[in-house]
Amino acid sequence: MAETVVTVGLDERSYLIRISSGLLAKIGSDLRERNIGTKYGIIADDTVAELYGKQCLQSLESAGLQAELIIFPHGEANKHMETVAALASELAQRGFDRGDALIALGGGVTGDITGFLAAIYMRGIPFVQVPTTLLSQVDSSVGGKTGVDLPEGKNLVGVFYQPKAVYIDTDVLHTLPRDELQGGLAEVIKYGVIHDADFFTFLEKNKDAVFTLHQDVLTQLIARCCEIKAWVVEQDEREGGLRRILNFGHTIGHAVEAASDFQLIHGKAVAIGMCAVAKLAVRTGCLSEQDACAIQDLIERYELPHSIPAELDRQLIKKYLLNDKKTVAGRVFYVLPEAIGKVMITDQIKKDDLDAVLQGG
Ligand SMILES: NC(=O)c1ccc[n+]([C@@H]2O[C@H](COP(=O)([O-])OP(=O)(O)OC[C@H]3O[C@@H](n4cnc5c(N)ncnc54)[C@H](O)[C@@H]3O)[C@@H](O)[C@H]2O)c1
Ligand SMILES: O=C(O)C(=O)C[C@@H](O)[C@H](O)[C@H](O)COP(=O)(O)O
Ligand SMILES: [Zn+2]
Repeated sequence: MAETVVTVGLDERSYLIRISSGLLAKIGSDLRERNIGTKYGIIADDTVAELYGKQCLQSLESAGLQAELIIFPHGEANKHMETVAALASELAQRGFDRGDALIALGGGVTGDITGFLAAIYMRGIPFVQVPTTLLSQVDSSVGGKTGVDLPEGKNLVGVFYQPKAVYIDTDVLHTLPRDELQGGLAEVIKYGVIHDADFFTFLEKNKDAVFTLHQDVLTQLIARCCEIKAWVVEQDEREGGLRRILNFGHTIGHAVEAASDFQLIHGKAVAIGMCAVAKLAVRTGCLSEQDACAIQDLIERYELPHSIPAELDRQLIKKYLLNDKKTVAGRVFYVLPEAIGKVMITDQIKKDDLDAVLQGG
C-alpha cells in the first residue's frame, strides 16, 4: 500500500510524518539518506524493546548505521526526572556525543522522555519519533511537546523540541493491548470535537473497522489526526493561544489521571475529562444537551469510561487542577465545546458547577 505523508511546516524545524504498513524496516535507509546522526540511541521501554527493538536495530544496521538499544522500565510511573537522568548517564557512558541522535521507539511515555532527553543532552541532539501506540501515532509524536511528570502533577517539567521526522508503522498496532488502543481513541475523538464534525461522524460510522485495525480506515484516521495536529502546531507552536484547544478534556483529565495515581491511563482519563467538560459546557449554556449526549455516546461507543470513578478523592482532583499548567494566577482554564467541531477557552466556571460535575452531575 502507498505511503501517506503529512507535513508539519515550521520553517527550519519542519518535518514529515510518514505513515504506512511495514515502515519499521525502512527507517534505516531513510535515516542514512538524511544523515541525521553518526550513531543512533534507540530509546525504548522494556515491553517495546522486547517486541520491536531487534527489528529497529536491524533496520539501521542493514543500512550501515551504528545503533544501540537503551531500555527503561515501562509505564507512566517512570515518566520522571530520575529516568531522564539515568538515560543521560547511560548515553554519556556509551560515548554518545553531539554528532549522534536518538530514536524514540514506543508510546507517548517514551516519546515524551526521549524528546526531553534529546533537548537537554549536551544541550541538544536531534531525535526522531517512531510511535508504537495509537495514542502516540495520532498525538504525542507530533508537535514537539516533551517532558516528564513531577509528584505534584503531570508534565510539569519539559520543553518544546521538535523531532526531525515521525515514522508511523501501522503494523505495530496489532500487538497493542485493547485497553491501550482505546486510550488512543480518546485523543482521536478529541480531534473530532475540537475541529472536525465530519471526522466525528466518520468515527461514529467506523467503530468496527477501527477496532479490527482495517488498514485503510486506520491510515485515514491516523492521517486526519496528524493533519489537524499539524494545522494547530503550525499556527501556534508554543501554545500561546490556538494550541490550547489540544488540551480539550485534559484540565479535568490530567487531574483525574494524577488522582488515580496513574491507575487510569492517560487516554481514559482524557475520555472522562471530555465528558465532564461537556457537562460543564451545558451548565454554562454554551453547548446543547444534544451535542453533549453525542460526545458521551461516541465515547461510550468506543468503550471508554465517561464518569469520574466514585473512589477518587474530589479534593485531591481539585488540588491537581490548581497545580496544572492550565492554571494561571489561580484561574483554571477549560476548553469548552460549543458544538461538535468547535471549542472555546474560558476560566469563567462557577464553583458550584464544577463541584456538581465532579460529583457526576
Ligand atoms: N507530547 C504530547 O503531545 C503528548 C500527547 C498525548 C499524550 N502524551 C503523553 O503520552 C503518554 C501516554 O502515551 P501512551 O498511551 O502511548 O502510553 P505508553 O507509552 O505508556 O504506552 C502504553 C503501554 O503500551 C506498551 N506498548 C507500546 N507500544 C506497544 C505495542 N505496539 N504493542 C504492545 N505494547 C505496546 C508500552 O510498553 C506501555 O506499557 C502520557 O504520559 C501522556 O501525558 C503526550
Ligand atoms: O500537543 C499538545 O499541545 C497537547 O496538549 C496534546 C495532549 O494530548 C497531551 O496530553 C499533552 O501532553 C498535554 O500537554 P500539557 O501541556 O497540558 O501537559
Ligand atoms: Zn493527551
